[in-house]
Amino acid sequence: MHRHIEKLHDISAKSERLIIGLMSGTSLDGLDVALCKISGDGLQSQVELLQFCTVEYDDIYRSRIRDIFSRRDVDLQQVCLLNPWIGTLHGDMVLQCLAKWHIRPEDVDLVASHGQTIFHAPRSLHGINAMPNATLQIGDGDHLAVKTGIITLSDFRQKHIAAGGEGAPLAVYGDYLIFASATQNRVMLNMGGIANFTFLPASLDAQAVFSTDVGTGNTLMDAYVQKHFAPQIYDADAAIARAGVIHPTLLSALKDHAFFAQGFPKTTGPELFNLAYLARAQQQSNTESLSHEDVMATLNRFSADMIVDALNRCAGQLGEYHLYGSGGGVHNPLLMDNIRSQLPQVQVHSTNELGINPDAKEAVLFALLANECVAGGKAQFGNAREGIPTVTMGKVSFAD
Ligand SMILES: Nc1ncnc2c1ncn2[C@@H]1O[C@H](COP(=O)(O)OP(=O)(O)OP(=O)(O)O)[C@@H](O)[C@H]1O
Ligand SMILES: CC(=O)N[C@H]1[C@@H]2OC[C@@H](O2)[C@@H](O)[C@@H]1O[C@H](C)C(=O)O
Repeated sequence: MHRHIEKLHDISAKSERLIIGLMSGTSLDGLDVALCKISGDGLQSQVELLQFCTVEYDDIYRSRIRDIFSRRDVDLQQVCLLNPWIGTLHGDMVLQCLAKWHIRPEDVDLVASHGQTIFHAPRSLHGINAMPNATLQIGDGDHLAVKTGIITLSDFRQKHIAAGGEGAPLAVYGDYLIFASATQNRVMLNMGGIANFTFLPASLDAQAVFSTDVGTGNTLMDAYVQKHFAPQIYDADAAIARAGVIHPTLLSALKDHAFFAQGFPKTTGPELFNLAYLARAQQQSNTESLSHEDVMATLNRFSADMIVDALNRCAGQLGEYHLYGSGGGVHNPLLMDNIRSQLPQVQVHSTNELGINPDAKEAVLFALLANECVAGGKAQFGNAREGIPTVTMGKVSFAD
């Protein structure tokens, strides 16, 4: 047997594994690095988040990614160069965190790397019937593995597409494994650049688990702040939005898009929710001269309304539920108020109350996918029709 396969076999047989989950989301704020101790697999998985850190990206990273991010007219050489560059950089960032935590790379079993999404193109977005759903994450796993010396699993989304999904949301798998409760219907709402949620019925019935993207979380607000309030990159504590008032006509124009009429589940990205989307809505509603603060107040409400609308439209199948928030949006007090005030019947919590830092949740979920890939494979998830095929995700890269 090849020694690498032997090592993988040994990791698989361990009673607990140290797995680093990495998430670099659509906000381009930084690389989330979550060191997890995971035992068991499937619904018996137990996760302890031992350490968490967001390694902030510098302006060079941001501008290199922005040059190609969710854009159709890119320099292909730049894409080619960034693929290994990001892989190696993420590897460096992992090493940096491990040094800070006084943990040796050889003591870590696996790295689970999401990579950097540079384009997300479900068929509903690209509109070419003869072509499949597609998504592209770069930051190649081989480079991470060689840099860190740790076996790396990466590129999780392709298998999901190959099995009939849109490549997202993948959060549903880990959400089901660690947050499903026999005593409470739960909705896990993540508000990163894009907002999505997973419904976990107290029946624990995998067929009834449901997950979907709902629209913009922070991405439109972030883009607007970066354009008009640089060097700020987001509306810290909603200070800008709080200084403005919601403009109802602009709000209606923002909501007037075929994406929101589409059924669930669905996925989206900044390919749709970008400044051109806002410009169209401002033109339609004759609100181009609105103050920046009023635009921000309206965008904040837009995110909240579409989250609430999606939850309410799915409410028939949800019944009574508790909502657990995660992602950077939980730190935006106005966004949270705008959601809470429209869901008076729902108890709103943070995933902190379930033992997982809300900023770390997505990175932890990728560590769980890696755990399933190496040591699981028995859990049955929902059905492929709902975008939750039972498949093993992740590609293995050895360190040498
Ligand atoms: N104190 C704060 N006040 C307001 N907003 C905040 C605050 N802290 C974080 N955010 C928001 O959270 C965003 C980062 O969220 P997160 O890291 O969850 O996104 P992501 O993982 O990149 O996105 P996605 O999940 O869509 O891929 C920031 O860009 C900002 O908009
Ligand atoms: C293609 C892609 O990277 N999508 C992300 C993005 O960020 C949030 C939302 O859009 C979600 O669909 C997904 O990430 C999470 C981790 C997911 O797959 O569940």
